[in-house]
Amino acid sequence: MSARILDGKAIAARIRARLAERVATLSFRPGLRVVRVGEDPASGVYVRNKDKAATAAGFDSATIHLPAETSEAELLATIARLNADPAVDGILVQLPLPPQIRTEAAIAAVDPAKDVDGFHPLNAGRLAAGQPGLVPCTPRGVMHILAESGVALRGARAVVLGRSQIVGRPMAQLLLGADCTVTIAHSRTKDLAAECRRAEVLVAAVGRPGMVRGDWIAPGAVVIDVGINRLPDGRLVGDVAFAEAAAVAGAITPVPGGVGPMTIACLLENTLDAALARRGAG
Ligand SMILES: NC(=O)C1=CN([C@@H]2O[C@H](COP(=O)(O)OP(=O)(O)OC[C@H]3O[C@@H](n4cnc5c(N)ncnc54)[C@H](OP(=O)(O)O)[C@@H]3O)[C@@H](O)[C@H]2O)C=CC1
Ligand SMILES: Nc1nc(=O)c2c([nH]1)NC[C@@H]1CN(c3ccc(C(=O)N[C@@H](CCC(=O)O)C(=O)O)cc3)C=[N+]21
Repeated sequence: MSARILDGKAIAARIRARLAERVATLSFRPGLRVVRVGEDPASGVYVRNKDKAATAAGFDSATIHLPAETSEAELLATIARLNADPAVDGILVQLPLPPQIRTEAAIAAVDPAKDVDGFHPLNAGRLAAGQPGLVPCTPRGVMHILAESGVALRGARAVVLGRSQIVGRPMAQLLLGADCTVTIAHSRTKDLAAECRRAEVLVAAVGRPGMVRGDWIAPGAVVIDVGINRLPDGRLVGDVAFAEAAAVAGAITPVPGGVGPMTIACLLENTLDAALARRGAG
């Protein structure tokens, strides 16, 4: 194994410590509300980690857990109440939602000023237009890792594997904004391995355990593994075959301990940003 391991867990801890210092100077506690509907098991870990991190950093954090059979109208009413609550700065509606609820309807119901996931079409549009707004946590976290690790982005060939609204697309926008030459690959891409081999920076966000093999990676490339996949034996693995990839790459993020903890740190960052924008430096 030759690649440098990019320690997202350590970077996230530093970001959270800095946030805690800033929050301690405020006359209010930034308020974060996570709305969870039903019992998606993958969401459990994330919601617990987030609550712990938010409280430790001095945020006023709470989870609103609604039953699995909650109707769309009931969820929208809950979101409307949080939109109207002046103590709430950030709202996150945990995905996936049960089938009776349209995800787009829930996302669009969140006040864009409190949309700490950055999923609202207004914030997605701002990002695409190069305007300031709330940026999705996972891609924001990836940009922090790249910056903290001294990865030169200007003019670099970046390949983003995956085009979801929550990871792939905003990731590509941020890399483009940092002057990368960006390729977005997806399930209809003709030759994924060949596209990936051209990447100096490769971001994998497909949700397929170990799909990216060692021979898909250019020697010395920076590999960011966004995938969080639970195997039947309980292990958590990324979208990249780690051992193979680490033998070729110049640097790589592990799973766990890579991008996941950064997502939570950036959720807190977004919540503080939203609070300061709404309330002033208070
Ligand atoms: N670290 C973190 O904090 C987070 C991690 N994740 C993880 O990241 C991964 C991706 O999440 P998300 O973006 O929400 O997933 P989605 O399922 O929404 O999107 C997956 C994307 O990958 C593409 N894809 C799927 N299979 C293939 C394939 N065989 N070949 C090429 N492309 C493929 C899809 O293509 P198409 O569009 O053509 O269907 C799609 O664009 C998951 O493992 C998820 O758990 C997600 C959020 C946060
Ligand atoms: N509205 C919404 N926003 C999200 O950002 C969102 C979501 N819904 N639904 C689910 C996905 C997934 N996700 C994770 C974030 C952090 C870890 C995380 O902390 N992972 C740690 C530890 C995980 C463990 O130990 O099990 C790690 O990778 O090291 C995992 C998963 C956010 N998501």
